[in-house]
Amino acid sequence: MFSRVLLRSLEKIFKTTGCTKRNYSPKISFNKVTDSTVKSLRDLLGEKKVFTEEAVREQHSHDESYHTSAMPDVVVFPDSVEYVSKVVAFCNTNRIPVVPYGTGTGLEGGVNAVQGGVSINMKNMDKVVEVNGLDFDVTVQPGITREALNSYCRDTGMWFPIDPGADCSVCGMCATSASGTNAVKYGTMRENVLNLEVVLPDGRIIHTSGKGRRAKKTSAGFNMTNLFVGSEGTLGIITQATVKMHGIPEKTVVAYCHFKKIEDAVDTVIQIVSSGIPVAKCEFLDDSAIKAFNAYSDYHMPVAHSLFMEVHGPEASVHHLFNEITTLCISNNGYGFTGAEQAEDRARLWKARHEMLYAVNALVPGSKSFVTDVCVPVTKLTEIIVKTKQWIDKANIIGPIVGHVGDGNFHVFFPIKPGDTTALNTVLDISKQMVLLSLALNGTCTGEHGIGLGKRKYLLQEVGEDGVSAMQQVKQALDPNGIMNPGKIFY
Ligand SMILES: Cc1cc2c(cc1C)N(C[C@H](O)[C@H](O)[C@H](O)COP(=O)(O)OP(=O)(O)OC[C@H]1O[C@@H](n3cnc4c(N)ncnc43)[C@H](O)[C@@H]1O)c1[nH]c(=O)[nH]c(=O)c1N2
Ligand SMILES: O=C(O)C(=O)Cc1ccccc1
Ligand SMILES: [Mn+2]
Repeated sequence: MFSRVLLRSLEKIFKTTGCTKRNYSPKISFNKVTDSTVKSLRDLLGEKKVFTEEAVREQHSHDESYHTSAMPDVVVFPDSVEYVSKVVAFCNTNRIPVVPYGTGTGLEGGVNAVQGGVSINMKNMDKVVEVNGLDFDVTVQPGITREALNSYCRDTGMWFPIDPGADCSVCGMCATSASGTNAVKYGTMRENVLNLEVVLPDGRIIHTSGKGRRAKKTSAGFNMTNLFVGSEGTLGIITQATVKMHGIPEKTVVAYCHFKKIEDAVDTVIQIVSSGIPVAKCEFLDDSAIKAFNAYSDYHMPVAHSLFMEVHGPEASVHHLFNEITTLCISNNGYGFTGAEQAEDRARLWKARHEMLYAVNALVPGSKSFVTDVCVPVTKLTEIIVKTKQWIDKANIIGPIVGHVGDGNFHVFFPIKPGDTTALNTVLDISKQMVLLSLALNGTCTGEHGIGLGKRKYLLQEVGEDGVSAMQQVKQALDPNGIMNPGKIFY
């Protein structure tokens, strides 16, 4: 029970901020970016780092998703944390929105500047700061991409396994809590970030675990690192990350296999995961996804529901695991079991898998894919994938299903032509049913793409009213003027 005093002070807070308990977000009005704002930014950063040209603003108005573009008023390219801090503090004082920009590969409209303002592109901060080979960690600037990091580290015998399909910035991946195909074995960004340098909305520069710290574990206070992982640019700008690295596996083998019945394929996954076979990747493509996959690549796979798996480890254990997986697939009526050991064969297969977004878009020329991204406890996968397939078939639309099924995570790619509102409404309806079923099965509305613009409507159902208001109180405490990426995560 609230005491009278507490209730009165809460009422006072709500009154002064314009919030209610239901909606903790105050109604914020921002100032317009004027010629004088641009001049001040140029004074802070220098002429060559501040752009107002329409072509540059357009390029920063959207990501890879179907969400409507929204241009920032100005784009800046800082090359040091001090510059980021100056720009953010300036925007805070002048009530101007700030939108962090990594490589613009997001899938939920995270970089779209829905309230205008200043887009901060991190690409000029792309150095490796420190490599600790014996400790398996590296510290990087925000704009380095995951492929550039892996090229840099190749000779050290270490690699960074988190692999969302795109070659995105490492700190963009922190901001969205990205994962991808290797998460079954190596975890997501949440499990692989040790420390972050963050510029807070008032310009302060903090290190979430303390400056220079890179211990593998800590019990020192709140987990501020994981507050910023997945914060989607709404709490501050990540200007440096210390991440865990992993040893390049001695041996890697890929296996794939086909199934007539979708249930058999997904049941196999549940059995693989629940019997503790340490797969590194465990990907599902339904028959419709395989059609798109064949059409966009030089593969000619049987058009059937398929599992693609990869195991890593010492030679002997990899072959043992491979045999265990074969036995499980065959016992569930899998056929056409094929293995690939050569690095080029494996790379070709995973490249084709990572390009599924473009393969599906190519099925409907001029389309962009609407994204679904639910994730359920792995034992609930068969139920939700079978239902989803039924909804897609009943609606008679194109909707290939692809999943990081080892984690209980899957996507439907719905290619939609701009302006096709009938298709969009059908897809919105299926997406809603998928989310509601996922939540009913104790899952989430987004396993890896984030809330951004598209999933805001589901956050309340997922974490509850008090859960959302607690998140908004954190936002209010760190960003009282609401300048950081407004309109994302919360309405
Ligand atoms: C073809 C393809 C395939 C996939 C994916 C994308 C594409 C195009 N993704 C999504 C991918 O994970 C996502 O695009 C990146 O994590 C975003 O990185 P960017 O650098 O492009 O950030 P981008 O510039 O798109 O920004 C994304 C969000 O992070 C914020 N942000 C960026 N940099 C920041 C910083 N330094 N500080 C604070 N906030 C910052 C932005 O404001 C925005 O809200 C994905 N993901 C996944 O998890 N699994 C997958 O399988 C795939 N697959
Ligand atoms: O391919 C994946 O695994 C992705 O996460 C990318 C994606 C893009 C668009 C729709 C669904 C998934
Ligand atoms: Mn994915």
